Amino acid sequence: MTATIIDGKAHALALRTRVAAQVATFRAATGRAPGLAVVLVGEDPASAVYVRNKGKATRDAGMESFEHRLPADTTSDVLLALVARLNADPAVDGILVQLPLPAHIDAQAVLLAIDPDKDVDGFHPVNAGRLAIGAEGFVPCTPLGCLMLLQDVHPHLAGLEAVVVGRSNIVGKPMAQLLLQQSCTVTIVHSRTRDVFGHTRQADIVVAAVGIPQFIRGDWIKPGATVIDVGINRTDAGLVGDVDFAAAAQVAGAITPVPGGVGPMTIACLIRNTYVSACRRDGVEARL
Ligand SMILES: Nc1nc2c(c(=O)[nH]1)N[C@@H](CN(C=O)c1ccc(C(=O)N[C@@H](CCC(=O)O)C(=O)O)cc1)CN2
Repeated sequence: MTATIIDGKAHALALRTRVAAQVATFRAATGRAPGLAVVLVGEDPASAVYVRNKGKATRDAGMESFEHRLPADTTSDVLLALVARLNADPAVDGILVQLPLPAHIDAQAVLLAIDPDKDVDGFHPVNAGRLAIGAEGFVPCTPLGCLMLLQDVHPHLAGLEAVVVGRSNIVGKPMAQLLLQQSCTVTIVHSRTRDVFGHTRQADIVVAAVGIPQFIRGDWIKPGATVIDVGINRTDAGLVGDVDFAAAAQVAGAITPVPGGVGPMTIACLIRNTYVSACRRDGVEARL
């Protein structure tokens, strides 16, 4: 079998185009543009690129981008004061603090300081709780993007066996919650799981978010399964995912590439969440 390659770039472009059309309607109805504030602390080169791309995607969608670049030695107090100002600013519908933060800053305290109703990253514990109980909130962008890609392959996810490899708060756990909401049978495997292969080999869907280059081998995949690779690992051989793509593509039914798979969906979902936030704050129905 040779897998269908899931084109994340094309899906992301389609989502961003839909959001841009709805933003135009929102602006006409309310007389204002949705606003996204992005905060970058330090000079991590990859983070700088992501923040630049987020600003461009925000403007391309007809929204206002507020970019705050702070030096690497910024104190927690200064960062928390900025978050408080953004929480109070009516022009700001979404707030995002780019991760990772420098080691001297307590990232958890910063995420906790963001108003949950402006937390378009969906990282605040209130939004994690809302997701867990199926209440309206914000879903983290990467797992939301994975779900959208999966729904395109499987319009009916109910009853499918899904294995999420990795248990991070920003991908693995919310991904498992989303799949559970879709009535998948969900297993999370992680670094202490005894027989990762035994689980992935049974799965209709494998979502790899473990942060280890090419960790998932081709023979760990059930023939015909759908494989979503969240990994972005910079190696001597270039950018690779958490899945051995060449081998897995011979076995899977559908698979995301790296780059060009899940990554572009992360920014498209951020734009979507910001539009949804603006609609909620203005009491307008979000249409997507
Ligand atoms: N506050 C946040 N911080 C971080 C998040 C996040 O969602 N919120 N996610 C990642 C980084 N990230 C967005 O911030 C992100 C990562 C990758 C991509 C992407 O499009 N990747 C490309 C490859 C690009 C490259 O060469 O590096 C791809 O996969 O095709 C977009 C956004 C951590 N921090």
